[in-house]
Amino acid sequence: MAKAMVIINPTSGKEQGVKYGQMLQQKLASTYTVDLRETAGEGDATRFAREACEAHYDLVVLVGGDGTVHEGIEGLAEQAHRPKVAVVPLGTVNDFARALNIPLDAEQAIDIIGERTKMVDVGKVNDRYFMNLVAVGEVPQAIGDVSIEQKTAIGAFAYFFEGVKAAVANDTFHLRVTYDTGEFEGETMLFLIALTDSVASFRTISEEALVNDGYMHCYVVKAGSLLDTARILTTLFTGDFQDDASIEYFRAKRVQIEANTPLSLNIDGDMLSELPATFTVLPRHLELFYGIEMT
Ligand SMILES: Nc1ncnc2c1ncn2[C@@H]1O[C@H](COP(=O)(O)OP(=O)(O)OP(=O)(O)O)[C@@H](O)[C@H]1O
Repeated sequence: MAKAMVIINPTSGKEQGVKYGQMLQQKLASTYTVDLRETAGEGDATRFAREACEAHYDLVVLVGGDGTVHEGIEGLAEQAHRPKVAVVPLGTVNDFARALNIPLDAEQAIDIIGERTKMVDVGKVNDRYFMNLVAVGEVPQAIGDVSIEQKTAIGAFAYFFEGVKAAVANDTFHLRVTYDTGEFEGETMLFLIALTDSVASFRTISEEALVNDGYMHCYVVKAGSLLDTARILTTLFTGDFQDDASIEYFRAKRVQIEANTPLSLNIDGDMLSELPATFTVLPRHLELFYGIEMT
């Protein structure tokens, strides 16, 4: 019989993880031998997920908030055997589930396990993995201020707008970006790397290539930009970067950044300050159960 490991953070989601663990056990019992694991603190989800790879499990279900999901991904990425992955979001933010179109309702997220999967890209920055977005600059601190409603409405762009607003008040930095097909060097207010092509996701919402196109989608907001938020909004929605001198857009498989000052990196919501940083993509790296296509 196939083997599933259910990794639960019992403290997330108003401590309902254990209840969902029981639901999962019932649902999966006909197909899998289910191994329920509860985390007791930081690092446990990584360790359990790693163990699932080494013991050739067929499925890992991550039950918890973004922190738990992120720890789980750390354990799975770049292992020789990688089980399929399902996420049952129990956090307050659940960026991961939003970015990958996993139902935000825990019961619905459980329902879809066993249905469709898709291969998703995983990003890597130095020794760490990301699934969604990296923001570089003074701005990342401001990102915590983005409301959940904003995130639901406009996804990754919520970060961008908050970032742009915050950038107005902050110093710029000299950034040097080298990528596979070019380079950028100059005074910058904000640099964003998105694994998902948010622009395309507005234009061709059901296209599956969005999360597994093998590229990072990069946006440099240059210093001295006329920070007309409405204009930048329009630009981003239409994807017309070519016509906007204040935003440089490129896509790349490998990106390296350096700066002349210490900078913060916000990686999927966690802060890190480690430069130079090298970003790569692990294309179609994890097989994920996901929700209905948005149409
Ligand atoms: N039993 C535990 N008690 C306390 N902390 C734990 C326990 N198990 C895991 N953790 C830690 O809690 C961190 C945050 O958990 P997680 O993101 O799942 O939930 P959350 O804080 O409710 O989510 P969100 O931030 O989206 O609201 C994890 O990164 C993990 O290190």
